[in-house]
Amino acid sequence: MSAAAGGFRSRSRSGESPRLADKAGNQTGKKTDARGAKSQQHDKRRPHSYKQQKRQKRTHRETAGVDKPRLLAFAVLNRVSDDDAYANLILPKCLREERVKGRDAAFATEITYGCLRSLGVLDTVIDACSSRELDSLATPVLNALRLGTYQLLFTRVDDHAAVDTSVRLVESAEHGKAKGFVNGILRTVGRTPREQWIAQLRPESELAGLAFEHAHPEWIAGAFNEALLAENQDASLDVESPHSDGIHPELAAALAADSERPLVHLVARPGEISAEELALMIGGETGRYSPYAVYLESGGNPGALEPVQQSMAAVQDEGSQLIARAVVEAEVLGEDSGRWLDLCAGPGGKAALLGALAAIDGASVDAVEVSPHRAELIRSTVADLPVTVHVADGRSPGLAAGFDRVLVDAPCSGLGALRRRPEARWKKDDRDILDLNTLQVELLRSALQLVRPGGVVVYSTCSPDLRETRSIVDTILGDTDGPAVEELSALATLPDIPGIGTGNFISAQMWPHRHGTDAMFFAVLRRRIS
Ligand SMILES: C[S@@+](CC[C@H](N)C(=O)[O-])C[C@H]1O[C@@H](n2cnc3c(N)ncnc32)[C@H](O)[C@@H]1O
Repeated sequence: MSAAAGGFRSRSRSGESPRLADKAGNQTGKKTDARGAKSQQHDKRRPHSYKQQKRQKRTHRETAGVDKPRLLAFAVLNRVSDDDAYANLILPKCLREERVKGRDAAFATEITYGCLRSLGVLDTVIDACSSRELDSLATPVLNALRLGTYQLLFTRVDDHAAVDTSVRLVESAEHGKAKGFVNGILRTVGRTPREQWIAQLRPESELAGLAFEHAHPEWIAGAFNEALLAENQDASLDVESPHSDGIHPELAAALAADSERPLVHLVARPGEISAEELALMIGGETGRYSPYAVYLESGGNPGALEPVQQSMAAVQDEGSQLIARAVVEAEVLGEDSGRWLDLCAGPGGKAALLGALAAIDGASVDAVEVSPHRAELIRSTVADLPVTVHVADGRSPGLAAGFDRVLVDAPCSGLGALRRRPEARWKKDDRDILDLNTLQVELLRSALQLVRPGGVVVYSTCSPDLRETRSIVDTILGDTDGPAVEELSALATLPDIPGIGTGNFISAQMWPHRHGTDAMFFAVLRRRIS
């Protein structure tokens, strides 16, 4: 995938369209020749720190003739490429600092996030029009091309404005020599409508085609597909059918959901305020599944809401709320003595909800977090709640065993929350999942040592990838030398929620396209009383 250029690592197992590969192959000589000289020249000019860019842009603003929204979008794209910055953190900050509001802020957000989400498509189109390998282009040149291509193919911006401002952006970044190159490519891009580009460049295999169309690396589309197929929620679905092409009918919807802006979910902290009261106070709607959830349209700053300022509510995905609640709802054998544990607690969202529920039940929570910084975040979230924070490795936290309830919200790939960070899908690598698997198994084994016989352990991830969901649970269920464990139905811990736990598994997999939550997974295990 050409999104490898401009600071984005290549993540896709294959990713590239066969037709494109042919084209690239045919032109290899030309592209490779251009790369050597050109990339050296561009490398001297990078990287641009944001401050440098900002200063530079201020200097060039009058002559560059580019509006603030595009300048900000360009600066953010360059920082995401060069510094691995998170667009959803830096863009709002830039908008505030530059006092960009209203329609301008909305436009800057649309082109920045849209561009980052669609990177695979944009780069493939640019690559199809370019005589040079994208890897050989300086970051600002490539990002100006991406911004221009996004505007031409995905927005109603006038073609001339899209091309002209992109050329000026390149100039403002002191890459004036690339003006003609950028102008030429964007003119070529603009001559063909988006649907035609997609049809022309779509890889032939159904999976790669859907991945391309919905702007995901193919390996992520494959992971979603496998998770959907493995659930087999729909008994009428014949996934073995030769017509199914091995693709789950919901895959397109699952991928599309990653590019939709999620509603803000708030949790009304139990014991402080009800969801109904919170909804009335902030003009939101009570959630569909979690009894603590309130939905708010995106936009604005939920952190500034009075109930949030007063710690009566917090921003928390409804799926996360259901998982914290499941820890308390799962059936323990024998009396619950009120010793609860959150083994991977930072930054503390679930620990705070567990703490609020513990306060009602007269229980207490030990919250373990390996990172001191994240442990501090938990402390600030759980003030006034019966939660004790420990900076320790969950694999050997030094706590006395005998907990009634344990949550292992394991470090994971985060593939279930791609909609929250526009660039995230292009920055992940499926090899990272294999590295995490060992840690996930070790943390779950540790939890089973710490829970008392008859106590429950909830294992959760913000990912639907089977390697970090069912595979981990199945590994533990197959352990012969650890404590004996049984899996309980996750459905029993949930309110009425469709599309969960009626297929092959008794664990729960939530999906943005089905439930409006992040793609959170959880399984409930209970230590047997031998
Ligand atoms: C998915 S996050 C947990 C999110 C948290 N439950 C919440 O709702 O806010 C996983 C956390 O585990 C922490 N972690 C990673 N390795 C760990 C270990 N060996 N022991 C304890 N915590 C660990 C990470 O620093 C991260 O904060």
